[in-house]
Amino acid sequence: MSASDLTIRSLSAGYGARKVLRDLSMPPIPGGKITALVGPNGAGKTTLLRAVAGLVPASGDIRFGALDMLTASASERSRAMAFMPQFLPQRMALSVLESVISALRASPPQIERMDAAAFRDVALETLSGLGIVDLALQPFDKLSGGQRQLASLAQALVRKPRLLLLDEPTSALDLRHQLQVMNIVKTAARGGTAVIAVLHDLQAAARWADSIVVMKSGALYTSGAPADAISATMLSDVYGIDGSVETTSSGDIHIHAGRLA
Ligand SMILES: Nc1ncnc2c1ncn2[C@@H]1O[C@H](COP(=O)(O)OP(=O)(O)OP(=O)(O)O)[C@@H](O)[C@H]1O
Repeated sequence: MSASDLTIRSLSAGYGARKVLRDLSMPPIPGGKITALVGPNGAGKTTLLRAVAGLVPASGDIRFGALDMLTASASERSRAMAFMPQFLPQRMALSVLESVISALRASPPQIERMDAAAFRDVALETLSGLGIVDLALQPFDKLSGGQRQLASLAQALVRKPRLLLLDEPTSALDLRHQLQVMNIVKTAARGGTAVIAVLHDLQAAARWADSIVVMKSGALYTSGAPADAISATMLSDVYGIDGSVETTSSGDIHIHAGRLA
């Protein structure tokens, strides 16, 4: 196991008496790769990310490298990871730039030597990479849904986390921004970050992810390389869809969701 692998074993998590994940174990999620987390609505994908981020009560074992995520302090966790939630705050009095700077200020010790100008430069560079530097001075709560998603992603990326948890990061984005964001996420992964992204679009998951974890009813259904994890049987068992999956000679995967099974 490497220092940037996430391992999850015998994980149980939920909300009060409602247990969503029961004794869930999965193969290690490696640094340097994108792992897509897929499955139907209510399967427990967000709950899994929230358990890793320490946002729901959980038991079992979650380790990121040597760090025990279930007993780590909030500051130890935030030094290692960033979490972009599915539902973004409706009210935030800050501008986009201020919100990104404040995310950066909550970052690891290397920021101690940075002055205000350096914070601003790093934040602007991140906004520029996402193509939203023109939104820097806009109030966060006046943004469109997609702009808000991009600004929230900037808050996560600016911290250069070693573990990046993304809950439906492209659900509100136009095609161009989807490509831009997934390219940036891929660059972060290739730099060594372990990325877990909840994606509903299986075609996008097949295109961008190195491996896919399929969840059903709070449990692991299967996991593996896209060509192994996405199959007609999986579409039927997990989504109740009669479909087919074709892998071309160049290795591209085409998913045809035919009709309700
Ligand atoms: N705050 C909460 N309190 C109680 N139950 C919750 C809460 N949040 C989620 N749940 C329940 O936990 C289960 C799993 O929800 P979760 O959000 O993890 O699923 P998901 O796979 O991310 O779904 P989606 O694809 O619809 O976002 C659902 O049955 C949901 O009703």
